[in-house]
Amino acid sequence: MTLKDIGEFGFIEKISRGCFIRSQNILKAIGDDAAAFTTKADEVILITTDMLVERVHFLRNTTSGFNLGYKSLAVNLSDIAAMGGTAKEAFVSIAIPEACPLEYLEDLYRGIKSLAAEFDINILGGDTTGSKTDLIINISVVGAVPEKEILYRHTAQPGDIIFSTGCLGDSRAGLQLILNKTVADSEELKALFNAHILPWPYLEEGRFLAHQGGVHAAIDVSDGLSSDLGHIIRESNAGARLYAEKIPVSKNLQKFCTRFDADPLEYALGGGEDYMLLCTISPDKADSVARDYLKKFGQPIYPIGEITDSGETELVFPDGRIKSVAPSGWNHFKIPASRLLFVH
Ligand SMILES: Nc1ncnc2c1ncn2[C@@H]1O[C@H](COP(=O)(O)OP(=O)(O)O)[C@@H](O)[C@H]1O
Ligand SMILES: Cc1ncc(C[n+]2csc(CCOP(=O)(O)OP(=O)(O)O)c2C)c(N)n1
Ligand SMILES: [Mg+2]
Repeated sequence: MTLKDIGEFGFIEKISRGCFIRSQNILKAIGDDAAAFTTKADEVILITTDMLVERVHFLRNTTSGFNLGYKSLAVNLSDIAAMGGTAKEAFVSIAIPEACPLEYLEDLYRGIKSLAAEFDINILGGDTTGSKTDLIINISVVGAVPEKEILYRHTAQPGDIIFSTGCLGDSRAGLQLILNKTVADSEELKALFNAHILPWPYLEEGRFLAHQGGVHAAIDVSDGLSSDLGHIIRESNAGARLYAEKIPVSKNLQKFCTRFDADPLEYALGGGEDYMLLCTISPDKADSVARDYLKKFGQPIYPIGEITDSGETELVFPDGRIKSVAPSGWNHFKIPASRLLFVH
């Protein structure tokens, strides 16, 4: 069976199965001119949207439909996580090239639905169109957060300790493997590949952090540490000091960098698509929040520096040298030539 056989409406009917998994608060799911749901009085509604475009965000022949669907939802959930929220409803819009097999699309929806089920999220609607060449997926997610606990980018304060929920730079190394067509022939290369293909949305972690007193600001790392921390300091009229040796880099990335003669710090600062959360915590609460986080999730949050009032990001090296760090992460319209080159 192909898309031609079932047409637009047959496709929608097919992928609708399994989209509606939680009936609470929902008046209308897929099947009308708009979805309808009620909201709770004591919650603020969050809405976010992100688009994945073939050849810009992924290469179709290097990712399964399932993994692409998973990632398309994960990157949106990451934005809800960065606001401290709970994700509730998702909307999936897709532009499909004629030659894209129906099986690939069904697999893509399996990926979306599988991650949605993990977080009890309904798919309440979307849009389906044809595309002349590339596959494009746009997902929007509706979430909610108690008003007093919402985490913004603009509320970091000088003296706050900056934390990351995990290692940075792995995703960039995974992308490098894909672009170079390097076979992931070892456990560490497989882990880097997976970090790029299947990023984990830190939703429960973001909700937990937002609920703790003293967590002032947060953002997720989609473009790269230097760029995303740059958003926090610009929006907060502040600065930042990072300690090079404290930036968490996985053993896998270290081995990769030894093998391919690359600098892990560059990957961590400019890589992007890590989807770790960066948060800033007041110094008097930092230790207790970090301790409680470790107790709850069995994983540490990593202190990587502090917020200053300098208006820039400085990087301090173990020998005391200090370097000013410009945003070096992903920018859709400013891609440095080095980004287009392969490691080897
Ligand atoms: N084309 C657009 N029209 C309106 N708002 C946009 C557009 N693109 C991005 N934005 C908004 O700009 C802000 C920054 O976007 P972005 O850098 O994509 O954030 P994120 O990394 O969280 O996805 C967000 O508030 C987003 O909704
Ligand atoms: C084929 C391919 N080339 C390059 C990249 C790298 N890349 C594409 S977009 C991006 C940044 C994140 O995407 P964006 O659309 O900026 O997400 P947002 O910041 O809006 O969440 C990166 C690192 C990739 N994932 N795949
Ligand atoms: Mg975005």
